[in-house]
Amino acid sequence: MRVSLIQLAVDPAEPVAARRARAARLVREQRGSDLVVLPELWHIGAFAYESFTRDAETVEGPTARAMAEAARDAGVWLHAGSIAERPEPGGPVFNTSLVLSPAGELVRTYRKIHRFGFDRGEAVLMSAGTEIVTVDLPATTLGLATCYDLRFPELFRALVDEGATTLVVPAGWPERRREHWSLLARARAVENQSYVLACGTAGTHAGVRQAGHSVVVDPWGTVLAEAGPDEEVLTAELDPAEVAKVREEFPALKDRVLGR
Ligand SMILES: O=C(O)CCC(=O)C(=O)O
Repeated sequence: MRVSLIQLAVDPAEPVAARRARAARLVREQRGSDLVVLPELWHIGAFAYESFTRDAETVEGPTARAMAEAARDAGVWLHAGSIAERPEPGGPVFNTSLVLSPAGELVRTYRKIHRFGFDRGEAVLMSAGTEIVTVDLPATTLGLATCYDLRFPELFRALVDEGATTLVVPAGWPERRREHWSLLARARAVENQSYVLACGTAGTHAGVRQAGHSVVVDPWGTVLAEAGPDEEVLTAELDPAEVAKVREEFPALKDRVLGR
């Protein structure tokens, strides 16, 4: 199973429509991949707080439509990263991930549960999701999480309990905490004996330099592929059978005592 993570650069000088078109073009170029992943809030930038309400869209809006067409043209499953989603005019805004089928259908959405910013930014401007979301693909089951969610292992354990074998984490993670990003992505893979696809952004927006360093980790915790700091498409081959193999050979998940 081939996966492609598009570590898109978010540059405030590039208009949203231009970045949307560029992202769609990059998705189309991934024909031959089974699953393509984009980062968190790439249309506006995860720290562009003034855009959260101004540029929010519905899940039938221009970003979702462009991604649906790109997924269909490329014939790939597409985790289109997340968008600022406002379902009703004047209503709450969510940080919502979109998963599209190779036919271009919106199969599932996931609203980020843990909002980042403490008393600023997303934490006050957006509303929290409440639903644990998995998506069955032909070869694996995706467990969905977004950026700051990576710090909350109980979410990932709940996803595994729902059958997830590949944990997908779009992000807009800052360079300042890059070590946390790399460490936590591997930790989530090891403790959940699952693949982790962690796709961040590149560039600097709203004065926040992004970490890049998207990473694909296998269920043993081995890094299969890691990006540098700049825009790049990271490709890796996964063997979905590897998850069952690791869980059988080293059955730590079966030894859980708490929280079952
Ligand atoms: O947890 C962190 O250090 C970064 C989280 C973040 O940037 C986000 O969730 O948007």
